[in-house]
Amino acid sequence: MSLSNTDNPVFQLARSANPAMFLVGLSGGIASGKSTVVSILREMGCAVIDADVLARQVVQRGTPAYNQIVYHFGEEVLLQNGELDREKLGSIIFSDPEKRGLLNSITHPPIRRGMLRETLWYFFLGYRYVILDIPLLFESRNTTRYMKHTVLVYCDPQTQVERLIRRSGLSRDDTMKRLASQLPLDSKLPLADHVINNSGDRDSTRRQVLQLYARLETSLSYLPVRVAAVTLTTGLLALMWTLFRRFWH
Ligand SMILES: Nc1ncnc2c1ncn2[C@@H]1O[C@H](COP(=O)(O)OP(=O)(O)OP(=O)(O)O)[C@@H](O)[C@H]1O
Repeated sequence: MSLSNTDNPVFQLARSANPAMFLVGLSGGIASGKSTVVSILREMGCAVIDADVLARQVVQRGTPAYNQIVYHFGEEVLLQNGELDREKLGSIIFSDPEKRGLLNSITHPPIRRGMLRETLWYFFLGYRYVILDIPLLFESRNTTRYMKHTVLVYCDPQTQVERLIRRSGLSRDDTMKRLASQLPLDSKLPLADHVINNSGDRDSTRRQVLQLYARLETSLSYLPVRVAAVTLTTGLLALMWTLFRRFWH
């Protein structure tokens, strides 16, 4: 699900919170190894926000987005237990761009609000950067422009097919169809400013993730604004103190 249309005020607000910390967008393709990379980053103590998890949360039974989906798509998109049948909804919007647009217009605003809420929370906790795991990050230029760094979790097409078949149990034909519905990973390579090549073994990926981690930890992108904020605050306090002394005596 693409998180486009980021001219939305929620993302603007995220941008204004952004300078004192920075955002790192992470993406890849189906079965390219995003979860594998994210779990190493989490192990290192990084703050990661998973857009897929938010996308599931915002359509939970009883939420405003859930109610709107049932209103527009009818009860046939519900499972027996009343939860959304995500597979059915997925197959409806796969072949119908208008309905896809409608679903996106229902789900994207609460997902963006969730991202902003979690980003601000991490900011409040003192994190200097937050990693946003967004499946279709590179498909939406609007989103990448809010990211200080973008990371592509890449693996070569053959490895991707083999891993997807092994994980899903789908036939080779179905696997190729699923992959054909996405932008090829190779076309995303020039769009990322950091690539983790997950075509090899897990140790090789781990080494690359640790390099990325070191780069993020030493990034000083947040410093100018932190310094400006401290200078401004100190200046204001000094001014208040001067005024206080002048009027008090
Ligand atoms: N370096 C590796 N060597 C061997 N297997 C791997 C490696 N990296 C990932 N895998 C396996 O490939 C599959 C896909 O990996 P992973 O779940 O990390 O990808 P993903 O990009 O998060 O997938 P998706 O977004 O489609 O759920 C998993 O079964 C995982 O165990």
